[in-house]
Amino acid sequence: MIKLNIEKTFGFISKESVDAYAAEVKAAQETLEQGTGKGNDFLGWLHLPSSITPEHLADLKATAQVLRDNCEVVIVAGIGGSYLGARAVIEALSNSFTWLQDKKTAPVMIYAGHNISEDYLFELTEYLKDKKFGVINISKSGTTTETALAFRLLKKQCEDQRGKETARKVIVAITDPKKGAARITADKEGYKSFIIPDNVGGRFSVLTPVGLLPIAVAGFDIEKLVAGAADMEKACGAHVPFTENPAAIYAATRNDLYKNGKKIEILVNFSPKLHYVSEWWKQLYGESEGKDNKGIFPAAVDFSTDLHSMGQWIQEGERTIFETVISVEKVEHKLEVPTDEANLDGLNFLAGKRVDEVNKMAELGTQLAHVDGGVPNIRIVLPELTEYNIGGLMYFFEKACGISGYLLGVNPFNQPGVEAYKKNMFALLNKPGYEEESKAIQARL
Ligand SMILES: O=P(O)(O)OC[C@H]1O[C@H](O)[C@H](O)[C@@H](O)[C@@H]1O
Repeated sequence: MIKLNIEKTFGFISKESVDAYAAEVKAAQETLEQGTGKGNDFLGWLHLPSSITPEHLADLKATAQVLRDNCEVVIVAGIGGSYLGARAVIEALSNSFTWLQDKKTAPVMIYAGHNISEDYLFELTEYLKDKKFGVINISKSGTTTETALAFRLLKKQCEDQRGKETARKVIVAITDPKKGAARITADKEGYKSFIIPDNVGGRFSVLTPVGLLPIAVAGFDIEKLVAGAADMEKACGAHVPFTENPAAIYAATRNDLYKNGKKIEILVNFSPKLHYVSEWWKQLYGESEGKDNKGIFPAAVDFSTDLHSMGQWIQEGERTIFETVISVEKVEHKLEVPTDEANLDGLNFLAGKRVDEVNKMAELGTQLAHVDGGVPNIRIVLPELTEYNIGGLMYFFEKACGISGYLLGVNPFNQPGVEAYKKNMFALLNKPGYEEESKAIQARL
């Protein structure tokens, strides 16, 4: 289970000012529970972990096994909430060099449909030429351009390379139960498909098949992931008192910091495996809170890497930031710094120490320096990178996000602003139905 520590925010805000949010947080929790707030048709994530059945997990695992048995490579085609959760979990739990290993225990996982780069797609199709590959096509709406475009290419290549029969077996769709191009194709082609519940928005969908299927294909234990989330669902429940409820405290703390001029939250890790957890978190908080001209800007850094690029700004730049550090207590492997007789690099003072001890001192030193430099610090401690802990962490962030959005006074469950670029892109590409917009946009160029 994660531990949350907000002590290093005191001095910028106070324990009293955070505790003063208790009543407001309680009201937000009740609004979520009773479904009486803004965006209440998107609350399916709230009790998702505790409602996932063993039958559903078995179905997912059986489908994952088909892909594992028949594919060297599996492409997860999706964008935003339709790929970030899966990627976050898979990369957090995978060996850093998994795709380079000769003896593979799972298909190589590759992501597509999250950009429109011709080079990326060309290079991907090149790489796949001699591979037995399968595709998980994920789109809630079923009509997202980036994903549909990549899937069109991948479907054709898969059918051409592996034949229609095999393609039917190794292409899986995760989409709306009724509407959208992905649903129509899946039904017509007879693909195995899973449903994204109507009431679960993309960025809250990691514990639906959207996340669970790719995670199972990659060889990770989705039961433990869900168990971790379910325990966190309890730990962050509406009945849990404010001072014992991590989601409540995190939501209150970040809102208090925001009220006190801290407009940017930087999610920090000291393990590159967590890079995509940050990417997932950025979408979760960015799309949920960035509206009505309000919202903390969610940013992320990987330390100690970015201490050598962004460290200066964080230490001495504009004092409008705070940091939330995800700290992993125990690493998986053991590696000691070797002794070197010549000691030309002067590192013999570290000889015999674990590399993680050096990393931990970098972490502690950074926390102290940044707090001294005027950067409030929230710390989230994960005992280890395991399915159980990652499941808990993700539910914790989701629950806190729902509460936090209501504290801010926005609808945390919509994303109307995302449509603006799409409308312009379709107008510029002369998409049928966009004739008026095309004319208007051409006149602006
Ligand atoms: O799953 P899809 O319908 O393809 O949507 C994928 C993503 O793109 C949209 O534009 C939204 O901004 C995201 O919230 C969503 O996760």
